[in-house]
Amino acid sequence: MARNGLNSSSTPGQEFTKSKINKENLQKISELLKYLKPYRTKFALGMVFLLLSSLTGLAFPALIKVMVDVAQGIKADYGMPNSVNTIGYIAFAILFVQAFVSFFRIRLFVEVAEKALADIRRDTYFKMITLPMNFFANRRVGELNSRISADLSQIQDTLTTTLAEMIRQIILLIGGISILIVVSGKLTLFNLSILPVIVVAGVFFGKAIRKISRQAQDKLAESNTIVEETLQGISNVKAFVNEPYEAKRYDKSLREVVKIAVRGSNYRGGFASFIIFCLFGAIMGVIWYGSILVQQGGLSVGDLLAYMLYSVFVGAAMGSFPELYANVQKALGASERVLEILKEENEPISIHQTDHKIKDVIYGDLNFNNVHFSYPSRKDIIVLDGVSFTAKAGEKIAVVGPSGAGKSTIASLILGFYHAQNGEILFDGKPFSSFALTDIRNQVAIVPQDVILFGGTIKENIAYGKLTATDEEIADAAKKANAHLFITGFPEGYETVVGERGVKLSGGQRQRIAIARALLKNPAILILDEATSSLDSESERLVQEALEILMKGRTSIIIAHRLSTIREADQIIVLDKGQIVESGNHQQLLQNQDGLYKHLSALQFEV
Ligand SMILES: Nc1ncnc2c1ncn2[C@@H]1O[C@H](COP(=O)(O)OP(=O)(O)OP(=O)(O)O)[C@@H](O)[C@H]1O
Repeated sequence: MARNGLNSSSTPGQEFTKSKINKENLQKISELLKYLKPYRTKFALGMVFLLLSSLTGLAFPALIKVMVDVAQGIKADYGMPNSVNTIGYIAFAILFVQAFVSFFRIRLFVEVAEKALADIRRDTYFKMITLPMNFFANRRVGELNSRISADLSQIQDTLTTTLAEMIRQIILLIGGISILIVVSGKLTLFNLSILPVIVVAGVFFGKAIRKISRQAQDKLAESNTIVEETLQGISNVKAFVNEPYEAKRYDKSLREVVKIAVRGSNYRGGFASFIIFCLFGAIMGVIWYGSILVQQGGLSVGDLLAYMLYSVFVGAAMGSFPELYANVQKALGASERVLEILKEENEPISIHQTDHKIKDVIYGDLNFNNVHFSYPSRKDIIVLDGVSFTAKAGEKIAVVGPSGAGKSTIASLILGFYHAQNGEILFDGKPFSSFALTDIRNQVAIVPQDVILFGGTIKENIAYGKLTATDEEIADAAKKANAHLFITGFPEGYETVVGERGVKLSGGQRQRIAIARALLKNPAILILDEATSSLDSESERLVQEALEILMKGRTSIIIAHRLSTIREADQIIVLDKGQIVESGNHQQLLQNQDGLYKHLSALQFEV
């Protein structure tokens, strides 16, 4: 990164894949430039300041030349004053202007980039959370997270610093070379004759260094994966006392990183010594040849000094290009990945809360009509194979069956996380597609197996079911969910912070929070994904009581793992390998001696 620390991005150690700078890729990135549009006036002003600061920078060596010449009694040319003091004052005045415009240039660029990036971040985040479930099934959270953080920070760096730096250096390069030619054509010709050697060597070493550093990066990423995996599964590592195994694995991976990096250092070292030799050689050569020209009277001392300073400008500009170029390449790669997300097709969900008002009320009749379904990521495996059932408003339907039978998939289809390839799902006799997706999700609630609470207070977590709920409504829901007592048992009550950094709640407590959440939502259709891990009997009683209250007056689909809890269900559907193999109430199903239900009941000893 050319210059870090100007903005909020901080991505030390983050490595990026680069993209070639070509027309196609530049066109792609230009799609992101539309985010600069609202701030174009400030951006343009920043550009003007950038031009001014670069041009004023170019004026200094010229002033120094005149100053030195005048001091030696040589008459100033180009209408410049003949007094050292006046030239000094002018130099300071220009310096002041440069400092002034530099401040505004940086201030404006950072403001524009921060604002534009916040807009892109907002859009990317919103896009991400409205993408269909299938998108998430195929990607790791860490990868998506790094798009919002690292990729966008890379783009931000490019917009705030790299771009400006590039323009500045181009001005210094072109301006510098033009002035060099004017000051001394002979010296410039001499200088330019050694340039091709440096360029050829640069290309050769550059390629080799890039290749090796890419290998080192890959290896480093591999070793980072080991750290990530180990820390994520730290309880497994400890339980199996596999610390030495993990340490050895990491050590081996690190050794490889070092091996490659050391190999790379040969090229780096070689390149550095070559450049040092060429650079100082060139400077020496110029002073040598320049001194001869001064001796012969073809050049003044001021000219030689100015020439040296402009050479430094030009050299520095040239030297900065590879890094700037690499940064632009990284930003292109990052833009591509961000654009990929922005171009994905999202679900028809609005970002505005006001658009989420229920338009079509669902009363609770639910029909699965010959539903066939495979997950888009595994099209060859049929998960639901002609599932049909009817739940009348207010009925309790239990879905049972062995693991992997497709029970949770039924829940996902009701919520519209995925869509059936064949057959229909009907609400109140009307097809799924005739309802807005938000209407369906607003009127269906799920109490999942594993309840994840957000970092925040208990109150906020319950209110997730109805963002506008009053404190009374929240407490009322918590009471019905048998959660009020344990919540008020905490010193901070409803303001107790839970989630990653807060109080850890037990499985049963979390479930009761989820029930309170669902009660607030007041859905027509309720999906209960029963927890597989059994709660202790007191906790289970509290949860069960709360669930009974929650289910009252709603269509309930209970994905049951413990058959003891579904004896009262109006209908039990027995699912096996995506097909309904039996259905009926508890008593009816027990009659079928060879049936799967009877078999499952026998296995659980409870019935
Ligand atoms: N997102 C997904 N992508 C691809 N396949 C999936 C996905 N989710 C589930 N499956 C597969 O679909 C099948 C049915 O899964 P489902 O979760 O519906 O079963 P289940 O009956 O609820 O099982 P369990 O009782 O273990 O929760 C399984 O073979 C599973 O591997």
